[in-house]
Amino acid sequence: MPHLQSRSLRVYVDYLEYLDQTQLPQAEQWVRCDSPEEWQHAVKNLAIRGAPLIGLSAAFVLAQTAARHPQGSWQSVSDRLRATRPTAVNLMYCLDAMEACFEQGAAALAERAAELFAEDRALCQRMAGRGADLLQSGDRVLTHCNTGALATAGVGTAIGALAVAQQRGVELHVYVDETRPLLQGGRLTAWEMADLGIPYQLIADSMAASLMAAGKVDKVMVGADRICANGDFANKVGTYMLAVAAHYHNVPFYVVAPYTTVDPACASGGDIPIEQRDAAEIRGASGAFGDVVWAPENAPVWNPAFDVTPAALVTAWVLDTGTFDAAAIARGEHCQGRG
Ligand SMILES: CSC[C@H]1O[C@H](OP(=O)(O)O)[C@H](O)[C@@H]1O
Repeated sequence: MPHLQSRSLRVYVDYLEYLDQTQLPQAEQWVRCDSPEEWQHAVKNLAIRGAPLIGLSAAFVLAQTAARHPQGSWQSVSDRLRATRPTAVNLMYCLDAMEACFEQGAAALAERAAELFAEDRALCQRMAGRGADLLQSGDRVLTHCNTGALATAGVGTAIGALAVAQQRGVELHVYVDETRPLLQGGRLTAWEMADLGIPYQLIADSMAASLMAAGKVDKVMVGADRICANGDFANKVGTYMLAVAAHYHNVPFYVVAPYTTVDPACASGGDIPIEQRDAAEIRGASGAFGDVVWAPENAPVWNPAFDVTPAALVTAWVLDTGTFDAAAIARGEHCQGRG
């Protein structure tokens, strides 16, 4: 029996099991992870994905590796984990927290990883409750990528807010962006919406602006991978396009994230490292989804995994620590608690 479990992670004393998110929704396949190398492979391929989950799983892998190699270089292991995906700052938050315990030994690392896991579960509940406070029956909410229980230790971030609203009896209709190229929305969010019993419709990313133009979207609610000191934030590519369309159509645009996604050291969006990914994901032969190739074999590709939305396009930032408007962001109130 795992001593800790979330929707996509099972934590045992000296190894992990993760729900391989590249196999969803067709198959629920749990995979054992015994080493930093196996974790890196899973994270690079988005078998393990979602800003909070990436950080939390890294913490457990570091703790378990330290216990196996008490004389090893724990710092070099942490450095390798840290370099795996550069944009989501939760990874850095968790590894910073773990490195601060190195001098206390491997047992303290295991305890710290468990604390981070429990913290995220509690943060999800708080931020989801704040997000649900912004929703009312009849709302048609558009969301992008996947920000549910699969991506966190708890109910999720933006989708967590939808789930809590549903629990409160708030009747929603959700438009789910399929989220090209890796289809986290079409594969994972659609699967979670069905699991939660929330009415939804799956759309191509290119359809979102027309839905807003037709007056069919009341709110946009998305997650984040890194929120800057000035409120700019990085999220799955396609988020910026949504924010521009929402601004043009006067649709409230909310970003929902834990305080562990805030990076006070990142002054503004231009400072966020944006992960560039393999061209095959755009051409079609992404590997994870079969070998359907629709582009010319050597078609030149640009494939940033994230884009940056300026603070000016955000209605409110919904964190576990509070719901912040632009004025509060300008005062840096969202950075409180993020040392
Ligand atoms: C609560 S997950 C936050 C964030 O992470 C996702 O990226 P990826 O699927 O590449 O891990 C997406 O940007 C979500 O909004």
